[in-house]
Amino acid sequence: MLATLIPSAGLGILSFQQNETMINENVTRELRAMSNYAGREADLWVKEQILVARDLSTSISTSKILIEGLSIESQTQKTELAAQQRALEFYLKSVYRRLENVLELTVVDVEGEIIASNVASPFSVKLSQSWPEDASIQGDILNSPQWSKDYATAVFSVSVPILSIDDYILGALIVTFDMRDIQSSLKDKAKSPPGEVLLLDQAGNIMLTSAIGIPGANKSVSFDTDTMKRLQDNPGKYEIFLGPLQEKVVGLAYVSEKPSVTIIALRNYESIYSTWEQQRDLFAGLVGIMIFIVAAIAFRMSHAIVAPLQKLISATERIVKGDLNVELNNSQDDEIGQLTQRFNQMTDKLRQNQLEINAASAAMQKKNQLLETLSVTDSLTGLYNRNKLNVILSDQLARYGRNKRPFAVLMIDVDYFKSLNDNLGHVAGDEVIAAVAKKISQSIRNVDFAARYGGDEFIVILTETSVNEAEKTAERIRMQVADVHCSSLNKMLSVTLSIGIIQSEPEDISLTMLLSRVDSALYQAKHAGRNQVYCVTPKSRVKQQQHS
Ligand SMILES: Nc1nc2c(ncn2[C@@H]2O[C@H](COP(=O)(O)OP(=O)(O)OP(=O)(O)O)[C@@H](O)[C@H]2O)c(=O)[nH]1
Repeated sequence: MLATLIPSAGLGILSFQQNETMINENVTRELRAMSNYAGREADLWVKEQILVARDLSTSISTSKILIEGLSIESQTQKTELAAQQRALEFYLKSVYRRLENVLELTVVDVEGEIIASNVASPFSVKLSQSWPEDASIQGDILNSPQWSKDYATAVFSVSVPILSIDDYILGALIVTFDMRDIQSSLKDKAKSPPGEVLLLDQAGNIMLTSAIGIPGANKSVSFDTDTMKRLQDNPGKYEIFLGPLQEKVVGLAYVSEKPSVTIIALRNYESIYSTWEQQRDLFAGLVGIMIFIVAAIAFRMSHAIVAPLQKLISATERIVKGDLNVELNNSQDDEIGQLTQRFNQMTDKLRQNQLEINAASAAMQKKNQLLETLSVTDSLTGLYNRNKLNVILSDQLARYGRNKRPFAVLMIDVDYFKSLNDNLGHVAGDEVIAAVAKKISQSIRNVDFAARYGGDEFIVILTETSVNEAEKTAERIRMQVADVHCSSLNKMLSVTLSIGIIQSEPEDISLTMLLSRVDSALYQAKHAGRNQVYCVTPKSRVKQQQHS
């Protein structure tokens, strides 16, 4: 969805930007056309009014009353001056009545003093002191259009020099025009694009507008100074600002030198951009809805797929580490739910298998222990067998090599066992062998070892024991077997033992050597008459004890 949404949204935004640029360009073109048209019309009107003023000046210049009025100079002629002024005013009033858009006709002398006017208080038109020189160079003097509070309208004045017959400047005729005359010409009625035109004076007052109602009937409206300056500094450049009725407008300025006015063409912002903005907002809304849907789907997928998968992954990691006590909650019916269910079944099975393996392992361990015991044990006596004896003796020899603490070895043989076997039978013989083994086991320490060497022969290893100490143990064993109960015969048997004892010595470099020496000791005990202990003391000192 994102793959289609992102390019679509990008294209949409690009398209809206292009549309906005096109609208801006079209509006700018239309507003420029409107302002240029108004500028041309104002220029034409001004030129027409100058011609009118010149005509008036020409016709008035020929008037005898005017010439006489302007020619009165001396103090003595003051009385005559007043009469001439009245006559001149009367004359100007009669001319004024024939003109439609003229507000004032005022005659000033060469020093700018008002000589006569058609109105009692003429619109104050200030002429500079050097106006006669200016007039002789440039002819007519144009005053900048401005808003007149007195007339509640925009006014424009032209000062036309009045010349004597010999071309001396006698004074000037100042004609003040009502600019409302051009209001209807500010816009081309037939071809003008939508929008209005404002005519501003130098002070920023709105003098005229193409729209009825701006400004009010009896007052001007000041245009925002900052906005006006910005527009004047960038003539023909599109700006967005607050219009005269404080509404948002789009407009641009046309600055005219003659007459000195600023023309602003403007158009209501809403009328231009409302449709575009509605479409843009609709598009943004749709994109927003799409993003919300995508986000919702992503959230749902994350909730329904990613989160359960993460749980499965962490559960699997626990299993990998050996923890099988894993159970996942499952509330979904979809594929993820099925996967979770199978996962739980799998861990159940693993737990069962683990229990079975543990049980089998324990049984196996038990059997191994038994086998190990059997492998080192003599089945008749329960003592160590010959193989194990060899291992123990090798170990003891190695230990002796390291710590030099001697161990004692006893070789024990039942006297006349063959006769006992022959007379009482093998079963009784076995019982005697087992009984002797039991007595031996009971007579030695936990750290000592007893093994059946073969037939009726036994080997006892007394760790870290000297011959002297071993002799005591041997005697104790010999005494123990004096009376052996034979259960198969249900009677007591008197058994005697011959015992040979040696102590490990540095010369015992092998088992054979060691066993050979103890075997010799046993032989000595047998040879000496049996039922006795024969000790081989270290350094071949033989101590023999004989007991009856
Ligand atoms: N009942 C029984 N007899 C055995 C067993 N192993 C060996 N024998 C017998 O033990 C006897 C061993 O006799 P010897 O030690 O050689 O001779 P002896 O009669 O004891 O004479 P001395 O040792 O010189 O006193 C033999 O007759 C063997 O057949 C066994 O496991 N059970």
